[in-house]
Amino acid sequence: MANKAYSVPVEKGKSYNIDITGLGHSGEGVGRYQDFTVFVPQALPGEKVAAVITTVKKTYAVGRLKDVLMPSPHRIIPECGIYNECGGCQLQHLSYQEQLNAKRQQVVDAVTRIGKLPEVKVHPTLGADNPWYYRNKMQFPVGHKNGKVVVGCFTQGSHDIVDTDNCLIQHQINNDIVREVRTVIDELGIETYDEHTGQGIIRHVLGRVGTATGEVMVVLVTATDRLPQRETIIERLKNKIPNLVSIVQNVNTVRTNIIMGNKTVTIWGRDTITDKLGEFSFAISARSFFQVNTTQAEVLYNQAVQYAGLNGAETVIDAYCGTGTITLFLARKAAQVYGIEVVEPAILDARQNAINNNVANVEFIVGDTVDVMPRLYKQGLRPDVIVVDPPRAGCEPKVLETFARMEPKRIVYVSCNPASLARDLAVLSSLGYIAQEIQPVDMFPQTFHVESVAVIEKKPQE
Ligand SMILES: C[S@@+](CC[C@H](N)C(=O)[O-])C[C@H]1O[C@@H](n2cnc3c(N)ncnc32)[C@H](O)[C@@H]1O
Repeated sequence: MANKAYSVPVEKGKSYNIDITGLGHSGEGVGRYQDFTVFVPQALPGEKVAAVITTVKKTYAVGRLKDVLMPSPHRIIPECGIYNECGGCQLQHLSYQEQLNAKRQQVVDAVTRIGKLPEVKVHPTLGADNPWYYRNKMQFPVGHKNGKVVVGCFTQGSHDIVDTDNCLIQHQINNDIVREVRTVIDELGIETYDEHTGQGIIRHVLGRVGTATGEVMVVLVTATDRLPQRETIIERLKNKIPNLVSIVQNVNTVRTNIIMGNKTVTIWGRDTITDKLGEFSFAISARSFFQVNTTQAEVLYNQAVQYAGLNGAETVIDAYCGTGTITLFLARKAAQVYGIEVVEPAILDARQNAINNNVANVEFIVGDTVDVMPRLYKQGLRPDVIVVDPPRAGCEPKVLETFARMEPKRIVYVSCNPASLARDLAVLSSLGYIAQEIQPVDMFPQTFHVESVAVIEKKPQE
């Protein structure tokens, strides 16, 4: 029987016909059944679908797609053979052009509903020329299933590993790494980690590829300091992975979903690989943030620099700078750029990157932006432009307040989360900084992730 207490019109286990009206922020179809919201993964706007209810909450339900009764004209057959099991991609069943339209719409919805800023212009999403095999970084869990070693993505919303041989959004070298690591672990009989018991050794395998240089790094994340048959593993990987320049062991002893632990040891070769973005080359270590889609990162950074509107005389802050990628792009057009980043190894990479690229007008500061910004303010730093590229959670209010107190003429906000971007644009608006326009850039084809860059100007004094 339907749940009367909350007037929920659907019941777990039963099938309902639902009209899908939009896409949710995880790429799932959003529809209504008798005015009650039902989320149906893999359903598309404009479709009528039959869905079996799997979860019922007070204000919404989730359904499993059983049948598409009236398909969208934009529905296509997914390329990947394990698409229905794997949780890595969410939009392969939608044509690429419509993925781009949907991502723009997500930004529009966020700035309108969350930011209450409907007047901000959102441009069409800049799509990728090749929306496949783009990921320069792979990080897959390792486990055992039915007596076999498995390496691959988790299924959507679970910790069940789908054994993956040829991920269509990974660089092919990363697929080679997966196959080789799986074979080596299997043949040498090395224990894989079991997150239920906390026992075992190999937790994750990571691959990083310099898409312009071809250089490759393999990282084995282990639950113990000990890596059995270490030398044999090294020999096997060296012989099988072309252009391998670095093998790293990262030790994560904590029972957590966070992939990397605090101890990182290079067990063969170099500590970093090199990749190129535009005219710059970047050293990337195992734990440093580096955009996973190199080609589209260049599009994003060029857009950020264009929005910064520099003429060569400005002082700029690049907050949340990672390995200093945007910082170097900005330095070409500014007098002085300060990069702020909390991960120390990333800052060490950033300093080296500046030296390697002969860029002298940059300074990198290690620390939490929430502490560093007020300190720079007290020291009298008044940048002309602030560029900010925070993690998914966005910026703390104190950070935004300090931006406003510094009175830059412009703020450029790079964001991987339209919801936190919209919230922060609203805060900035209350501080006298008005968002002018937003350019979404598709960094993550086939997935629901949306990246965008916004330009925000100081309101003229009345
Ligand atoms: C989205 S990444 C951007 C990195 C860089 N702009 C790029 O494009 O390569 C966000 C960065 O912020 C850093 N970060 C996270 N929280 C931080 C904080 N509270 N203060 C400073 N940096 C932080 C992360 O380590 C990461 O390098």
